[in-house]
Amino acid sequence: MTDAIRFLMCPPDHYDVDYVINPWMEGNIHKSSYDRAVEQWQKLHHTIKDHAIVDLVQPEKGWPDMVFTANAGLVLDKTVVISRFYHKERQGEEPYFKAWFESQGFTVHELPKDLPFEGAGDALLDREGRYLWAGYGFRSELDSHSLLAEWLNIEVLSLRLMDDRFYHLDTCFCPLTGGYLLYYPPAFDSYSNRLIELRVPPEKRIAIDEPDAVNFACNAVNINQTVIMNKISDNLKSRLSEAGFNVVETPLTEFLKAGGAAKCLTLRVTEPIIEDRHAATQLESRTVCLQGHLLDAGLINRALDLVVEGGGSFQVQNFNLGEQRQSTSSAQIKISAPSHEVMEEIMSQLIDIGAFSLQEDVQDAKLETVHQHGVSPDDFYVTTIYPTEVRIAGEWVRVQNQRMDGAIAVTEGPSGPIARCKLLRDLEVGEKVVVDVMGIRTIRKAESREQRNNQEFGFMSAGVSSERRVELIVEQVAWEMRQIRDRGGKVVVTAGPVVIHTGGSQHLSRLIRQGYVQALLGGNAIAVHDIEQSMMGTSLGVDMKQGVAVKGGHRHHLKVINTIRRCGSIASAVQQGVITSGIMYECVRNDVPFSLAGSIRDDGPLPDTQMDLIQAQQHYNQLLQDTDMILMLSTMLHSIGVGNMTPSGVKMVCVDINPAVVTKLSDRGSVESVGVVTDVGLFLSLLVKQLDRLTSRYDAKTAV
Ligand SMILES: NC(=O)c1ccc[n+]([C@@H]2O[C@H](COP(=O)([O-])OP(=O)(O)OC[C@H]3O[C@@H](n4cnc5c(N)ncnc54)[C@H](O)[C@@H]3O)[C@@H](O)[C@H]2O)c1
Ligand SMILES: NC(=[NH2+])NCCC[C@H](N)C(=O)O
Repeated sequence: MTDAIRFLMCPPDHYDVDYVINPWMEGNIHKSSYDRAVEQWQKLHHTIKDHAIVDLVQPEKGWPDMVFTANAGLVLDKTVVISRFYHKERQGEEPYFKAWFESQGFTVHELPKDLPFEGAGDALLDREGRYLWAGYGFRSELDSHSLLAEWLNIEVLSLRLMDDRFYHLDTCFCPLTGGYLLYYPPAFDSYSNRLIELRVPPEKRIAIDEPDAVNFACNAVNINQTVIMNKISDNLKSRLSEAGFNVVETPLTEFLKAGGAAKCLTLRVTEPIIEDRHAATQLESRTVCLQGHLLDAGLINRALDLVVEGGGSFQVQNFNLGEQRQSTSSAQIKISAPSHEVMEEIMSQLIDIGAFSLQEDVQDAKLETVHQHGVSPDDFYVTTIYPTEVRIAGEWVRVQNQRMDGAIAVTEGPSGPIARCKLLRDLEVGEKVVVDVMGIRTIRKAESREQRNNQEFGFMSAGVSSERRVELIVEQVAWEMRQIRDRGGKVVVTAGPVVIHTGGSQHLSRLIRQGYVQALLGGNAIAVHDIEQSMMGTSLGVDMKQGVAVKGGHRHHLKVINTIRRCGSIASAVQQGVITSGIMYECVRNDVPFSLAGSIRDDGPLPDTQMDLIQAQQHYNQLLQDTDMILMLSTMLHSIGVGNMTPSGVKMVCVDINPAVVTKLSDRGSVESVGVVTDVGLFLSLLVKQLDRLTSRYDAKTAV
């Protein structure tokens, strides 16, 4: 027996499963046997007594989980940080544990009331005493980690728990003598797994599988070379014995019903300190503000979800609720993250939804110089579709050429700094690029409940049938297109070959002829199949009038390509009378510019298809300038390309038969995009009909 080692346990006099605060307790209320629990607890008690001294804390009636003394607090030398339980069901245990520690002469630290931390259940010392592993995600709050570092003067490594079955760190993580670690990797997020791998060398990591994990193999008591646990597989037992450990199994099935086992039932109260340790944590905190229709537009939920999903935690410090329907709300939120890397990731997403720093915290944007053409310094801020400003020398500067997936380059102009969105490939040596997330803000329009409800989202929740929904959207799109045409605005269409196969060619041709389309973007295929239909009456070899495949029709499109190549271009084929109808014909005849971007699967290609993709992107970008609306018609490839180049504020209508594609295209987090899941041919025919109806009504009205 090692006299120096002491454990605290609590007899199970009042133990039972009385409530549900973890998934193991579900379905187990009052299902544990008192006699068996006592017998199992005593066996564990004896086993531990063979290796150490066991102190007992008096069990208290009404606090059935008090047996789990691991949650009493966190001990280092003669200092203890008393637990602040997350669930009210366990909060009543706190004073009893506090009294016990005081009676034993410990220096007691108490966390603020609203900062949960569940003791040694969520904080485990590396057995060499070098640092403290601390869990968060379910019970303990990340912000408690900085206080642990300060009070215990130790480096704290924060680990995020992801699986609610392993809600306490000690259910899936067990540091062992000699620097070994027994753990269940899927219980952690990838950042935490990386941190574990950085600190624990591969030969010391004993990763376990799910069957052992759910038997609480990680919830083990380690005393020197002995490891005491509920149950273990033969395979894991031999791995542990290869590492020099002797495993003692002692069944604790009655306690598993409450979500605990050997380690949970004990608290080591002699944790020696090493001298050359120091307080450290990589934890970072920032305070951000949000303004707008925070509740109506669901912005506050989105912000808080982003923080939690990104691996951080939050504290809403202030919330001013706008009381009238039209008034906006504001919130001040403290964000914490386990490292700078995670904080940057969270902050960049919060900036995207319009969060900004407190006035007094605002700093200038961090700039770094480009040293290689077309290569940004690492850590550059990736732009979004939203209007963005960067703070340079104390002034907010609006970023020009706003688009998604660029970097912000800053140069000195004659009347001050100029900030521009640039693609990586266009960055020039010597230019400065905005890195990190400081001094950046996006300007978001406050989206009210009404605005959101006017969009497709509103139709969906209103329980409208899908056909009626398509009609409603078509009415709205038609109304907008007519207004844009009347005021000399700009509508750009991206279209895939399905437009032709579904009989939409005649409708799109008509829209072009009637002045509703100001530019057409697509690939080789839309032009090839349109011209095939015009010249041979087929689309991909299918007769468009009869709907049947024409013999040898599969070669039609190649013959068409050959003919246009002979003419030199689509425009000269129109001029020579080779093409006499169709979408491309209407573009040429009505001076509507088009851009065809090449792809790996293109046949030919047509002479007009731009196979240099950088040139193609530039041409697309040029045609998209000053656009009011983009109609995206059944081409995922070209529509996504266009979406990336387009700043917010441009109305987008995405039509595709596949709901996943529509969601991907229209999910820009802005009210301006509308998704329509339907056949593109049908959509175009409805659109043309609606425009006719609108125009005749309009003409009739103005005629009166
Ligand atoms: N012969 C050729 O040269 C040739 C032929 C085909 C494609 N391509 C090229 O390949 C690239 C990708 O082609 P893409 O844009 O057609 O493919 P894509 O996969 O990007 O998009 C096709 C989209 O149409 C949707 N769709 C299918 N049927 C529909 C319907 N009835 N109504 C509405 N939506 C429907 C699909 O869900 C899909 O999202 C393009 O650059 C194209 O030019 C070339
Ligand atoms: N250190 C532990 N994992 N303790 C287990 C605690 C079990 C208890 N029922 C709870 O949910 O809080």
